[in-house]
Amino acid sequence: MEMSSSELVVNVGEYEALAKQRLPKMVYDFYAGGAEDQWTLQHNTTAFSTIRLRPRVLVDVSKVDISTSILGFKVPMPIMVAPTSLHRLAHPEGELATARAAASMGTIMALSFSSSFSLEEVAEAGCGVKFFQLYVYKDRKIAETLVLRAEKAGYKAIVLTGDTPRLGRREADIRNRFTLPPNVTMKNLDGLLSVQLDKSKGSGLEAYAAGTMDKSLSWKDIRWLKSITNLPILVKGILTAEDALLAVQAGVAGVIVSNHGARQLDFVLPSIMALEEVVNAVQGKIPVFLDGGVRRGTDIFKALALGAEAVLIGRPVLYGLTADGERGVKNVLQMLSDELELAMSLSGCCSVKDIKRSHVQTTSQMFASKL
Ligand SMILES: Cc1cc2nc3c(=O)[nH]c(=O)nc-3n(C[C@H](O)[C@H](O)[C@H](O)COP(=O)(O)O)c2cc1C
Ligand SMILES: CCCCCCC(=O)C(=O)O
Repeated sequence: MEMSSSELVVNVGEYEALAKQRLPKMVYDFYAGGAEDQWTLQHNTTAFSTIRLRPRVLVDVSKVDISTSILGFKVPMPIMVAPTSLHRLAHPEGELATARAAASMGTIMALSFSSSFSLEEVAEAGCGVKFFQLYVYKDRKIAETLVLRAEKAGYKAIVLTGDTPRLGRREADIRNRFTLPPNVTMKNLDGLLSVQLDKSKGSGLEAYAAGTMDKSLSWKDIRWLKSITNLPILVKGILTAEDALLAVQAGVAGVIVSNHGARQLDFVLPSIMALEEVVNAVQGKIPVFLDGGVRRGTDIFKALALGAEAVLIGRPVLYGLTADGERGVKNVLQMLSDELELAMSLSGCCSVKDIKRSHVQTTSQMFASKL
């Protein structure tokens, strides 16, 4: 009997190599790439390795529970699926397979505005809790329509992406003249807006975003968003204490510390390096989540120790989906949760609440201790 690729991988990083072999170059580069010199892309992952663990020993860890609660929803792991566009580029079942995998693992999927199946199709695909990620286009009616549709289809929160008035300069997409194959589109926009990507001058997606996105979107528009929905709002793309405080003032339900997988502004802080500043600023008034570069259970442990309530996973989900469809995504979530459970056991933590700031040492602490 032939083995599935999920039986061959032992960590989530290994799915990337499989995905690279399988995907057309244009798609792999779109998924993997970051902005400009990709400094932040490189450091999003390596920054985790500058943080050291401070385990406690001789703690009874015969029962370790990694479950938690996200916006009041009980989930078996502090791990969610990040919103990423166009899953059909990875696999014919696209977001339907991702939704089924997240639901079967009992966790939350944030569906991208730019999904390749409609939000209603994805809602029906898996019974798990789902959030809807929102981009705001110049034509505000599009956002209003999609938010109402998301509410009706049972989505439980709106994730407003705040870091994308335009797309970052992703040089691989410019070189490859990124465009969509004929069988893939941004399905939510059917009947609302035509999605024609003009690749004549570089990345078709960048040109399309430049023509459609509302660059005037600002903090005052949280009031507008609240006027059209009662769903909790998470603001995604926070990297500073200043913006974290504005989010608290705007009355949102939480923030996601994120640099959009290093695809927007290069040379911003790796997400994990921005986390503590944001956590300290919000002073527990709203939950703080994190995405960017999370590839190991120990990365999740470090994020929780620095104050995140949960993390979101972007590219590894796309690579698992490419390699093995629903099973691949499920395996990504399974491996990360198994690794987290092991990291907790070996650090003397029986529940996510037991993970404390004192379980990690950052580079600034290392330098301070040498003064
Ligand atoms: C291919 C791709 C597409 C993405 N599409 C979206 C999107 O539609 N909306 C959004 O808010 N973020 C989007 N993101 C950013 C992710 O939500 C997330 O911030 C990032 O992938 C986390 O970093 P990681 O890939 O290192 O886990 C995308 C990221 C990638 C890699
Ligand atoms: C106007 C649609 C833009 C989709 C961009 C998807 C995305 O966020 C990404 O990082 O890529």
